[in-house]
Amino acid sequence: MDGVGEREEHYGNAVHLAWTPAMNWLKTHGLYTTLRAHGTAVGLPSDSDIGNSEVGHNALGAGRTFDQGAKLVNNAITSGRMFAGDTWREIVGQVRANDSTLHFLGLLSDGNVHSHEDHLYQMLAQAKQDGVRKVRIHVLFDGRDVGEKSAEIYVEHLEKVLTQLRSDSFDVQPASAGGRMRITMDRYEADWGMVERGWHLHVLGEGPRFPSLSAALQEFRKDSSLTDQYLPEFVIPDADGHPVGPIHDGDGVILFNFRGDRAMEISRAFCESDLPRIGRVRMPDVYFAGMMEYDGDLKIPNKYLVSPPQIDNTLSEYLIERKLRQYACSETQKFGHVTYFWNGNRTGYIDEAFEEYVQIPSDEGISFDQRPWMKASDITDATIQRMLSGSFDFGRINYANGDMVGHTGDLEASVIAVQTVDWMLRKLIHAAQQSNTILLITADHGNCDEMFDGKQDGWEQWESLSAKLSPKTAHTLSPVPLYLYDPAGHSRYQLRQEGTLTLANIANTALNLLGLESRELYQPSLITMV
Ligand SMILES: O=C(O)[C@@H](CO)OP(=O)(O)O
Ligand SMILES: [Mn+2]
Ligand SMILES: [Mn+2]
Repeated sequence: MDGVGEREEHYGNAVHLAWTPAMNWLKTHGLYTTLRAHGTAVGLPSDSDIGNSEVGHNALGAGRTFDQGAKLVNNAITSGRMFAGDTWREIVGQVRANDSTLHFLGLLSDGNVHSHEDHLYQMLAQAKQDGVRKVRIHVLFDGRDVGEKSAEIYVEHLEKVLTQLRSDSFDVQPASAGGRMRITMDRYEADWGMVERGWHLHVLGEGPRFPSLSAALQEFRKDSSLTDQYLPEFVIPDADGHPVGPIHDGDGVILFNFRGDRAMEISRAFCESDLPRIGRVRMPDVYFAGMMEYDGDLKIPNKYLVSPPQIDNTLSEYLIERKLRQYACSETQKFGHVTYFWNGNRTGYIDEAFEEYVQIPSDEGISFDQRPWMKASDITDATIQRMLSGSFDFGRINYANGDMVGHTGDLEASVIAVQTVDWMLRKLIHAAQQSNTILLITADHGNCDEMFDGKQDGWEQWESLSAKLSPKTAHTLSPVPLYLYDPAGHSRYQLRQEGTLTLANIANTALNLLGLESRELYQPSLITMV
């Protein structure tokens, strides 16, 4: 149940406002607890960091937590390792030798899910110190991991840093920008058009013009329905009307997002000469580096600044060693979550002889508040068919609704999203009873459990007040529910109550439920046999 957190408070909580007979039934007819899904418990730098799909699914699939991108990049920068490394020195060396431009492209916020603005600022200062003369910045507005209309805050931070750094020998300026759900940050090949739009903007310098980031924001704010994730794309021209930062042969390009899912396609656009999915017009010969290696198997991209967490000994690999058959299913928007993230950020099958991955195509070109049911029914149908035929020993599926609809900030649609998921649970429970399948139901992090930013009076009348309430589009700090339902009864085991329970405790639980011993390597199982 992607993005379905467990939050006690009723305020703006779509999970409470929804009618959820299946979840209620599970609380009394199954075993129930809550798990931590944010902050240090899942490998993020601090407990003020919201959980996210990457860290959540990594923990589920690996049975333990790893220092994640956000933390690894922080460490690499503060220790000086990043700037002493080959990639940084090569890219800076190439830009200096060619007297060319160093470009930074990425999500400008402190959301710490895909990126952090501080990483950019530290790299800018270092580039200047290392003798780079010209830098251009290609900005993606966030509004999804941070306040939905908070771009001004980050633009102000950026402008302040640039003013401090700018000098006769250091020419640094923003060059292009747009909302993260409009350009560049598509994932799982759901909409290559986003990447193509981003390419035309960042690389070719083609698009609508605005004199500055703040001028554009000022104009966009006149339309109160526009939120940062969907802000239109634009380029910044010089005094003669030419774009200030198209990307040319010999330039350096650093994609400063550390998370892989939404970084993969644009990385491929810079690195793969043959990529029919988008029209690039021209492909400059640049030194391209990612903040991280986004896919270790496919080697995307070739050059990166920080090594990703080495997630090994995953649950999937272990089950395959034991010749157990696996099934993974979601719709496009979350397909990589149950495959790529689940398997330690590796794309593709581990051993196809033992695995079946099913991807249901997501709706395209709409905002999910318009279709809050998304593809849940198709996921359920595909899964139930396999439960009844007994085609797998261990399966994992992801319902995108609570998260993707939660991100739109629409409470009413989010209630429908939760009710949709609940209706699916009801069907799965019936199928479990028919097929003697054990269900473990949880979420990777919260989202739709908190739909308003800050407490606002009179919220109970949210239907009539919605214009006044400011929506919260980001994930939450809530724990997530864990329902364990075994149609054969629960008298053989109990839920462990002691210690901090996190998503990482699930892998061993699954092993135990499959009749296997716990693995020493993983966090303890949630159940003890009685
Ligand atoms: O949409 C995304 O990229 C993130 C939020 O930034 O959500 P999730 O972690 O649930 O995929
Ligand atoms: Mn998620
Ligand atoms: Mn999300």
